[in-house]
Amino acid sequence: MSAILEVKNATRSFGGLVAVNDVSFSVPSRGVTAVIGPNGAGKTTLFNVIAGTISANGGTILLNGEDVTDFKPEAKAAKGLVRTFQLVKLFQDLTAAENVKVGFHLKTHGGLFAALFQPAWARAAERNSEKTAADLLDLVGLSKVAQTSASILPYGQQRLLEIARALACQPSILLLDEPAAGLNAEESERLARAIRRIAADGTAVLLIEHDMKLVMDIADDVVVLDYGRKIAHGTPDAVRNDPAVLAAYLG
Ligand SMILES: Nc1ncnc2c1ncn2[C@@H]1O[C@H](COP(=O)(O)OP(=O)(O)OP(=O)(O)O)[C@@H](O)[C@H]1O
Repeated sequence: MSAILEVKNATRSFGGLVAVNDVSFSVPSRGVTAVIGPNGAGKTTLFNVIAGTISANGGTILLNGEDVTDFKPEAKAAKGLVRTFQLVKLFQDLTAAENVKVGFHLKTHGGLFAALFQPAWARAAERNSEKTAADLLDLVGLSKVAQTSASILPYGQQRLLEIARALACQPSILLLDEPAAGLNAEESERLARAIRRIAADGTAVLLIEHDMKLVMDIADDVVVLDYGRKIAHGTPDAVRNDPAVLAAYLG
């Protein structure tokens, strides 16, 4: 299968500490890839390098074969690589549906102004975005709260909403930063279902996650980091039984 994302020899240091050390792997254009590793392994740094939030000291990031190593996050998003953050950043005063529509407008129709104030020229696009928003809310299981203000949604639903909004940007690869953090068991289940559906719909998903059960349930491929280096890459079963991985987690 062709790769949507190729990380080649990515390296990032902070002072004398090499947080990400010569890491290479490919993300297939379909399915769910997870990056795991003990605390301080370099997961967040690697994610930030991929998303463009911080620059790499070395290595190359290819998106659909194109070198995007030095692209800013917005430029990467325009090329189809979209991320969510560990902390939810929703428009609290807007409804769930409106939040998703903002994501849609940011990508396509006149930006935030059109999304919020809807001048006449934006109304045709509006009808499309209405349908898209409804579809995306359905995908993450939030149809029932479409007209509810984001600020009063439970935390778990806010996180799902953030994913729906990211999908409104029509990514070819979606980066999720610890999507299960702070979720209860039922919300995690719902999240797992949503991620599987997103992947089944043809969007590649790359996530970092501490919740091992979630990773083992939903990932097709797992990349394991330890002290900045990649120590394993394979199916959940292969990684689970890998001596180097067991040693890293026990040590
Ligand atoms: N801005 C920074 N300045 C200095 N050191 C940093 C910075 N960001 C990360 N580090 C260090 O780089 C290493 C990797 O950190 P990183 O946050 O990427 O790991 P992580 O695997 O995401 O950890 P966790 O699971 O605890 O979130 C750690 O030793 C961390 O202290």
